[in-house]
Amino acid sequence: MTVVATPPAPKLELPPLQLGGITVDTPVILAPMAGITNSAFRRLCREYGGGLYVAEMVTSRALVERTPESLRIISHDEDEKVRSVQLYGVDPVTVGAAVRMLVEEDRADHIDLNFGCPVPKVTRRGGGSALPWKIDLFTSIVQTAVKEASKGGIPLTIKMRKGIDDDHLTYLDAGRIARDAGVAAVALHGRTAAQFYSGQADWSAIARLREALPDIPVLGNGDIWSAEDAVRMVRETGVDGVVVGRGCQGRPWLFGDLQAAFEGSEQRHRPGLREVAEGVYRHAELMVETFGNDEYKALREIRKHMAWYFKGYVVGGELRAKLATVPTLEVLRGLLEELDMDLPYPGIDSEGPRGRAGSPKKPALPKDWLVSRQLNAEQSAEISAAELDVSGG
Ligand SMILES: Cc1cc2nc3c(=O)[nH]c(=O)nc-3n(C[C@H](O)[C@H](O)[C@H](O)COP(=O)(O)O)c2cc1C
Repeated sequence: MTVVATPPAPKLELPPLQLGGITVDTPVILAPMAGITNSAFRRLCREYGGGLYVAEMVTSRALVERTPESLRIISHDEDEKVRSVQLYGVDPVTVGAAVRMLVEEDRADHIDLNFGCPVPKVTRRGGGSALPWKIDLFTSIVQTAVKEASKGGIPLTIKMRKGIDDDHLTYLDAGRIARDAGVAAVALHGRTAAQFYSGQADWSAIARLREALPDIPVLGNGDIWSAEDAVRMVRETGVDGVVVGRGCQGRPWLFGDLQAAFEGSEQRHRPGLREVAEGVYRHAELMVETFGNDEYKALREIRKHMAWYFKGYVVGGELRAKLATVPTLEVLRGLLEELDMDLPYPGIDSEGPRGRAGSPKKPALPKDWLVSRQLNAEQSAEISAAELDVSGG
């Protein structure tokens, strides 16, 4: 991998992140991303740099029911020192049962709860980023989860958005409630549900949360595309660590840059096309392992990564289209060999925003959701259906 030095920057004095008994030396977290942060991708990321690597979210109901997919999601490689799992749930009893299962069966070392999902099929039923609006329900889920996790000495964290929209912000209340319930840290994505992935993450909200919760670690999330962005977020908001999502899609080496930047080094990865091609092939091979040698499924899953890996590189339209529909490892190898392997790092064209974007939309919510911060009887009945068949966001 080509590594170059950028102009010197002052060293960032950020201590290791302490989550209960877990010390994360480089206070960087791979954001949970459904369909992305499986064991193959986590391996690639951690080979480059230190941090905490969170699995894809799993619904607590699917986990309690032990569906094969939920058990795949929570499986970790043997050398993953901290097995980090993210749960999505809307019902304290089911979330509690899922945490209990993880603890009693020794399946996780860190558990995060997802209160940030903006996907309409989730918020329409009161889940994800719609949930912290209902104070009693939110409190009860977090308290139950912390209680169950603490029986195994497992740190529990939450990840949330700013709120439903600019008129219905929840992050300060939710942060305090979670702190009082005993969470090990809170992470804030600086967008509302209404923003989805549009516009810019509001780092000033992250700074406000940091100030409001001086007694626990606060983690900042949103629009970190480079190591320099991460350093800037720490400086501007005072957070104890950063959570990086889309910025590492197609760039697992970003974790190397992040570690270097946090240690005050100017080394950055600037891969030429050969190194990217080798990385893509390795990712595909690891995906085959992750999906139990189901090559068809693994290759179908790797296709979405192609545009991210080759962003900014000269590949050619026809080859790009073939890579995006690649059916087997053998075909992949042949397609990669067609690349001009001597092409160098293309610079800024390969950096910056990638992945989900979109435009703001009015969030889909259950009937009369915003009328009160307490659940009514109809909403209570509806919310228990909200856990079914959910993935990602
Ligand atoms: C493809 C994709 C899947 C996601 N899945 C999850 C998830 O399972 N759990 C979660 O809490 N957030 C999920 N998110 C949100 C990210 O964790 C993160 O909060 C968001 O992308 C903002 O950070 P970023 O600007 O660094 O990407 C997902 C985001 C993307 C793009």
